[in-house]
Amino acid sequence: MSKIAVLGAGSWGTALSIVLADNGHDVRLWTHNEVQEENINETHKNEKYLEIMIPEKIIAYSNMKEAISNTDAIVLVVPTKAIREVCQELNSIMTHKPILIHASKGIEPNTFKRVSEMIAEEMNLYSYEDIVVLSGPSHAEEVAMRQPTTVTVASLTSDYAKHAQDLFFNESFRVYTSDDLLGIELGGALKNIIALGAGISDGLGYGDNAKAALITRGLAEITRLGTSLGANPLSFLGLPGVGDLIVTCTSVHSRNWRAGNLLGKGFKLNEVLEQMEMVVEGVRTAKAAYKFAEKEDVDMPITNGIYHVLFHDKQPKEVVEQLMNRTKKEELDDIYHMFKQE
Ligand SMILES: NC(=O)C1=CN([C@@H]2O[C@H](COP(=O)(O)OP(=O)(O)OC[C@H]3O[C@@H](n4cnc5c(N)ncnc54)[C@H](OP(=O)(O)O)[C@@H]3O)[C@@H](O)[C@H]2O)C=CC1
Ligand SMILES: O=C(CO)COP(=O)(O)O
Repeated sequence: MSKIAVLGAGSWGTALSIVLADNGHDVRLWTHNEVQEENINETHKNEKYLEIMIPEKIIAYSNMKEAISNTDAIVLVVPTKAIREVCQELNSIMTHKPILIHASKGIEPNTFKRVSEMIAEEMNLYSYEDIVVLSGPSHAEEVAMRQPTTVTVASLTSDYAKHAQDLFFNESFRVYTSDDLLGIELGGALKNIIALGAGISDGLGYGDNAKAALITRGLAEITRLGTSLGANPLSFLGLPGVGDLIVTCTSVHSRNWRAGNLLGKGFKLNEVLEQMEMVVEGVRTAKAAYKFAEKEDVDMPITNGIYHVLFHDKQPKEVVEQLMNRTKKEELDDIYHMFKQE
C-alpha cells in the first residue's frame, strides 16, 4: 500500500481521498486552512464540501512538508487558478520524486497553458512527460458515495498512467488509461464552458432539444480546437470528452451547470459567483478558450457566445438567436475531416 498526499481539500480532493483510502492507502489530505484541518481530524467530515463521513484513516494536514514526507504519490486537486501557487510551495520543499497526478480541469487565461504545462513549469523535479491527469464524468458527491464511476488517467509515460490506474482502480471506480494527455486535459477543461451554456439554456426555460444541441455542437467545437492543437479526435468521444459533457451538462451537482442556470435566470456573474461558494472553472476557462480559439483561428461559436454573456453583459437570448441564425452549414463537414486525420 502507498503513502499518498492529496493536495486540495475541496469536494474533489476529499472524494478522491476516499477512493484511495478505500483501496487501503495511507492518505494525507492537505488543506491551506488550519481550522479545516482540525475539523476534519476531529469530526471525520468535510462539511462545507461533502455531506458524507470520511474514513478515519484519512488524516488532514495544513503543513505541506509533513503531508508530503515519504510519499509514493502526490495528487494535486486545487482550482486551476491556485495550481502555480501550490506548485511553487511544493517545489520549494520537494526532496524526492513521487508520481504526480493532477485532477483539476481548466486552462490558464493569457498563457493558454493546461494544468500539466503549469506544473512542469513550476516544478524543478518534474517534466511534462512525468505528469498524469485524471479526468472523466465524476461528480465528487457520487464518488464519495461509492456510486459506479469511470475515469481516464493519461500521461505521455504509459508506466505512470498504469501506476495511477492501479492506485485508484476499485469495484466502484473504474479507471482507463490513455496516452493523449493533451486531449484528456482539453476535454475536461472545455466541457465546463458548455455546461455553463446548458445551465443558461435551462435557466432560460429551453428544453431538452436545446440541451442536446449544445452538447453535440459543443463537442464539435471542443474537438475542433483540440485537433487543431494536436489531440486525438477520438479522445473527445471518450469519458473525458462526451462522457464529461453529458454528466456536467445534465446534473444538478455541476457547479458550472448551476452557475449557468442562475445566469439564464437573469443574475449577474458577480452575484452568481458569490452564491456558489465553490469553484466554477468554466468562467475562467471561457476567457482562455475564447482568446485561444481566436489565436488559433478556430471557430467556436458557443464558447464565443458564452464568453460575451460572462464578460460583456450580452443577453443570453440574444446569443441563442445569433447561434440559431448563423450561416447555413453541412453538419459533418469539418468533423469528417478531423476524423480523417491520422
Ligand atoms: N467537484 C467535482 O466533482 C470535480 C472537480 N474537479 C476539478 O477539481 C478541481 C478542484 O475542484 P473542487 O475540489 O471541486 O473545488 P472546491 O471549490 O470544492 O474546493 C476547492 C479547494 O481548493 C482550495 N483552495 C483554493 N485556493 C487554494 C490555494 N491557493 N491553495 C490551497 N488550496 C486552495 C479551497 O480552499 P478553501 O476552502 O479555503 O476555499 C478548497 O479546499 C477543479 O479544477 C475542478 O474542476 C474535477 C472533477 C470533479
Ligand atoms: O468535472 C466535474 C464532473 O466530472 C465537475 O463539474 P463541476 O465543476 O461543474 O461541478
